[in-house]
Amino acid sequence: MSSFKRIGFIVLDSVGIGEAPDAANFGDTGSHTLGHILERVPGLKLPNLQQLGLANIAPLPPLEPVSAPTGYYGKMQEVSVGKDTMTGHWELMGLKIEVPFNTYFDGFPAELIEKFEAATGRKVIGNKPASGTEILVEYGEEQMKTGAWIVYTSADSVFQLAAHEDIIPLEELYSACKIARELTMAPEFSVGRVIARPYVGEPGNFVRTPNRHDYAVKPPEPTVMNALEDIGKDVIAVGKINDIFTGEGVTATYPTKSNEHGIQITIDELRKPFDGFLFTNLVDFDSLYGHRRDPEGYGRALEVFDQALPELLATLGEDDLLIISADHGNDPVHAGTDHTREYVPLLVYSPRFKTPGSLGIRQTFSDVAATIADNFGAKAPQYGTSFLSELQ
Ligand SMILES: O=P(O)(O)O[C@H]1O[C@H](CO)[C@@H](O)[C@H]1O
Ligand SMILES: [Mn+2]
Ligand SMILES: [Mn+2]
Repeated sequence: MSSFKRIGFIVLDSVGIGEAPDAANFGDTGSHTLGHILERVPGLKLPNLQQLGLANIAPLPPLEPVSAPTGYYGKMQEVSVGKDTMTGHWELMGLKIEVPFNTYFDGFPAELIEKFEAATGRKVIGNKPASGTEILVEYGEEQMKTGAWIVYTSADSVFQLAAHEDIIPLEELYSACKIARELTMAPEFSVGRVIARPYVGEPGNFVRTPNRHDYAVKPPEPTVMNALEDIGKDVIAVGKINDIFTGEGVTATYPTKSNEHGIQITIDELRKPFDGFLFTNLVDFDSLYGHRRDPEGYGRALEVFDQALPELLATLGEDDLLIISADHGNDPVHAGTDHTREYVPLLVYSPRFKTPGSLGIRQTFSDVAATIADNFGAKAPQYGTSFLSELQ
């Protein structure tokens, strides 16, 4: 198929479609984010995703496959060692991460915490793996009394810093995150992301605010986004994308406050002319519902996205291609509160398609990057197989 002028790519953060072949290595046997949500939330309706071919990818009862999907459909396996957001997105853009970041199931070492306390002038409380809402129940009141930092982590490689906005000003929180970022860049600590987690409210009633900010490390090598920038294409980032790639290869960025906001910006940007690649991450699926183990909320968020799809697809012309996928799973009925090692769905749509069908099981998320590079004549990533020639 001749190339497209624009490619839009939407990552539904954590919307996995069943255990990966190596799920057991990650403690994720039996995980199935989409399947379990559909099972747990009776009457959930996703007619537009279904029409694109969502239920043709894998059995998703009670959703039925459709006989003539309007999109190409398939699923992709992750080859990188990790099931976090950065690893997933980096692989989608053509990298293979073989040395995982460190994780801290017993909290961060005293040496690191002492350095952080000395550099910021505040003590640390918490310092263990936890859910971000539960850690506030446990330590929020103490923070309000003492002004200490709440530090917590998870099964991801994350140094998360929670601070009550009335106790520690946002600017101070952000400065402390930059200090933590510097300290955890050292190879002996090797933390993937530092995250500012501000919140407000009273004991028993704490709520996190949208002033979250992520401090990632730079991708270890150039991605297809750098390759696109090198040949003068637009690379428009929506939501967390700019943070995940530390701005590498991004030519414009639009941070978002919610899925609805991200969907709206994506629609607005697709309505304007641009030449290149639009890359959106919708994080609420993961942060508000997956980690909170809330299948109902997750299901409703999927319905909101599904309902927006017709308007989204209507922005596309004959020279546009839209890809929808995910970065890992986060099965809301699986044990614990962390991500799950799953296949991710692959849905590909253009008004140009005549008889779309299956793209099969893709061996790496990097097939997305390879397809994008192939389409724009940009430097191909080291990993990944383009499916451009399979589209007709
Ligand atoms: O439980 P909350 O604070 O939402 O944190 C979750 O969000 C982090 C980053 O996506 C994950 O590592 C997990 O810890
Ligand atoms: Mn993610
Ligand atoms: Mn997450």
